[in-house]
Formats: sequence, structure tokens, C-alpha cells
Amino acid sequence: MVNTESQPSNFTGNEATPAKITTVLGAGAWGSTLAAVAERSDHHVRLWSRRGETPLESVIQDAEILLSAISMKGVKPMIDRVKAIGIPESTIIVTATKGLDTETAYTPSRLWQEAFPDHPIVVLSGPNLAKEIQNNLPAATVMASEDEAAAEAAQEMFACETFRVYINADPIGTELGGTLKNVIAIASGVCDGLHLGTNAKAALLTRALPEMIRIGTTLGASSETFFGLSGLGDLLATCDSPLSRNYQVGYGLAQGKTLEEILEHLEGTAEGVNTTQVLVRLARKEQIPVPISAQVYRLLKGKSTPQQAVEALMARELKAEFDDLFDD
Ligand SMILES: NC(=O)C1=CN([C@@H]2O[C@H](COP(=O)(O)OP(=O)(O)OC[C@H]3O[C@@H](n4cnc5c(N)ncnc54)[C@H](O)[C@@H]3O)[C@@H](O)[C@H]2O)C=CC1
Ligand SMILES: O=C(CO)COP(=O)(O)O
Repeated sequence: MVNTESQPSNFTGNEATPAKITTVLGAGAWGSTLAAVAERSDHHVRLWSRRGETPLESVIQDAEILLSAISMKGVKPMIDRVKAIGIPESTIIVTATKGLDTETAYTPSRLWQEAFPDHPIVVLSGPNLAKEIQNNLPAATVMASEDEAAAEAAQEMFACETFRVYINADPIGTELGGTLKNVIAIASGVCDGLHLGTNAKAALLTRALPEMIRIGTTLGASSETFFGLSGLGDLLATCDSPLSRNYQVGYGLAQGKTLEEILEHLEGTAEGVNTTQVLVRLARKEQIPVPISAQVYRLLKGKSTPQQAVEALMARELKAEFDDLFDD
């Protein structure tokens, strides 16, 4: 059973067998899918929507796991509301948002952690196109936390026959993999929209990975994490699927549509649009080379055409494939 924004009544699953209580905040595509996944594992699940009638305080105070699947723009307001109500220190907070805060460039997990310093925080991220999971197709994901017991509790809560959940101890790397690949998914949509071929796509995704790693490691992530499900895995899924909203943005731009036209007809949120602005600002400040993201930025700002962006990437100064190739 999947609740959607257009059917805002909050549902409660498995009333008769209250194992552990999970409350999912945000009944958009991802929140409603995750609530349905947790239900498959026979847990007691509540899906809360700001458009529903259930008061927030009635669903968060006794939840063992509080999962936020709110789009980035709503994360800070949501944190303020939860903080004002208060939750027990034992509540595990899981964040499934893939974005960066415009003002601070913080990831959602950092925002949650600063507001709830004594709570275990877990990041959920992986190659997880909601529509496929809704259709019961097999998928895998990662629950990452510095608190191993919390990651295991979240793993147990969401794992089922069709949803395989791994844990890891690098929440920031796990979160940034899922966030930064949205920018590359826009570039990938452009690549396919311009029919540049398989070689171009392979080159784009392969060169995108070190770009993501450069940003990630500057922010404290482990480079290894980017070769896992939440990095390379999500890059492959999102950059090769018309189901991805970020990919759709790039594809539309390649067809000559304006960003405004694309966003007007887009179903749901394309976080990559905002993430690109935040990422490029951060890269400039830290002097991190991000050639692909910089071209996506120019494209979104209307400063170059898709064709010009491709030409600019191909015309870059020739260099060694790996920065440290001729060191020593
Ligand atoms: N749809 C997908 O396949 C996946 C999405 N994600 C991530 O999950 C997040 C949500 O994505 P979707 O569900 O697809 O987006 P969506 O646009 O379908 O839903 C966003 C949800 O956030 C809620 N929201 C926004 N501002 C709010 C506020 N101030 N207070 C309370 N609720 C607020 C909306 O009401 C809605 O329920 C994004 O960061 C996205 O990158 C992650 C993995 C898969
Ligand atoms: O993060 C996702 C898949 O893992 C969803 O991608 P989009 O937000 O581009 O639809």
C-alpha cells in the first residue's frame, strides 16, 4: 500500500503486531515507498504528510525510528517542528534526503545532528529509484552511521525479500554519493538528450567519480565509500534511467526546453538543481576542480547551451588521467 501526496490520509500499518514503531516524515515518492517497504517487513509504520490531518506530535513521540524523506527545502523547517515538540533521546533519526542546505552547504544528516546532538543519526542512501521499488523490483541500499547499533536497527527495520540493506560507518560519504550524483544525472540526461553515444556516457560517468570524490573527501568522507552502492551504484542507476527527475532535467535542457518549463511539468523534486549551485559555490571557495558540475551550473544558469557545455569539456587542457601518475 502506497500513500501519496494526492491521498494525504496518514496510514498506520500492522496495527495488530506492533513490533517496532517507525514514523516516516514526508509522503512524497520516496517517503511513501519507504513506508511501504518497512511494512513489508512486518513493522508498525506510520506515514506522516504535512497535508494530512494527523498532528505531528501524535506520531513522533513514541517512534523508535524517525525517518525523514522530506525534500531538502523542507528539512530545516521539519527539524524545527520536531525539536519544538521533542523526542526521546533513544529515538533513531534516519535521513533519506539527497541534497545540500543552500545557506550552509551542510548535508541533511549534519543539520539533524546539530539539532539533536545526543541522538543516533543514520543516513539511508543507495541506487533506489522509488518507482521500481514500489513495483517490488529487487534493490539494495545502505544505512550508514557512526553508531553501529543504530545502523543495524535501521537495517533490520527496512530489510525485506526485495530490499537488501547494507550498513557502513561513513555517513557523510554515503550521503554525499547520493547527493552529488544528482548533478551528474543532469549532465547524463544532457548526454543522452543530445544522443552523444555510449562512449561519451562512459567517459562522463567515469570522470564524474573523481570529481565527486574530491568534494567528498574535502568534506570528510572516505574515498572508498564512493565505489559502493551509494556512490558508483547510485551514479549508474540515476544517470541511466528516465525515471530519474534529475536525468529528466538534463534531457529536457538538451531538447531546448528552459529550466522553468521542465520544472513546471516535473513530477516531484529534482534536488540536483539546487545542489549544483551549492556545490559549485563550495568548490570555488575550497578551490576544488569540478569541471563537469561547473558546466551543469552554467547550463542551469542559461550561460551556455548543452552543445557549448560538451565542447567546453572536450576542449579542456590535456592532462594525466590520475593526478598522482608521475609523482615520486
Ligand atoms: N524519489 C526517489 O526515487 C528518491 C528520492 N530521494 C530523495 O528523497 C527526497 C524526497 O524525494 P521525493 O519523495 O521523490 O520528493 P517529492 O517531491 O515527491 O516529496 C517531497 C516531500 O517533502 C515534503 N516536504 C517538503 N517541504 C516540507 C516541509 N517544509 N514540511 C514538511 N514536509 C515537506 C513534501 O510534502 C513531500 O512529501 C529528496 O531529497 C530526494 O532526492 C532519495 C532516493 C530515491
Ligand atoms: O536518488 C534517486 C535514485 O537513487 C532518485 O533520483 P531522482 O531524484 O533524480 O529521481
